[in-house]
Amino acid sequence: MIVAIGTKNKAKTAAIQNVVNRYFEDASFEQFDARSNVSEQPFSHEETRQGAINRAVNTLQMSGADLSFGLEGGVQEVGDSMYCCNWGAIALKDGTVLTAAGAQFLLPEEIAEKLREGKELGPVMDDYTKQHDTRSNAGAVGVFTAGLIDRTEMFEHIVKLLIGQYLFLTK
Ligand SMILES: O=P(O)(O)OP(=O)(O)OP(=O)(O)OC[C@H]1O[C@@H](n2cnc3c(O)ncnc32)[C@H](O)[C@@H]1O
Repeated sequence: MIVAIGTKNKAKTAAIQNVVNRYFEDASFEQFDARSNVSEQPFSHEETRQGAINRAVNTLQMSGADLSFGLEGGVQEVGDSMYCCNWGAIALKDGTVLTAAGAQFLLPEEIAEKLREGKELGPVMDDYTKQHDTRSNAGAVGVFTAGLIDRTEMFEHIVKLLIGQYLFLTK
């Protein structure tokens, strides 16, 4: 089975490959820098979900794959707090799109304020941690959970939900 990955992000790629390899012995991968066609910093569940769908669909169109994955990170205001939210999608050749959401975790107010000013979480996290490319490594989730859950593990849960839905649909 050929699986297309709609990102070059290391943390997302590892999540897809780890989980796909667990459930499909014959998987081979193609990778594309797919467009999400939403804001650089999605600001709601709806926009984040749409970004994941667009990435999956755009990736399938660029590839010769049987199915493709799109994963997207965003933020959502709930009450007086901002949460990082995460969505994923699988696109299939027959036009079917499956979606799933994953972890949501609280962003500290000083981070939330910067996002409300229009900044993107990626560079804000690099400033905060004084590190480079947080989004491809532990991610905001790794930083704000004291390393208990990193971005790969967080996306693995979404990929597992998506593959589970795919197996249910095709059984
Ligand atoms: O290469 P792609 O697949 O685009 O991966 P990305 O991390 O840049 O892009 P996302 O669309 O998933 O995330 C949207 C924005 O939020 C940032 N972001 C999301 N989750 C993050 C996290 O856990 N840690 C750091 N930045 C994050 C990310 O860097 C972007 O600026």
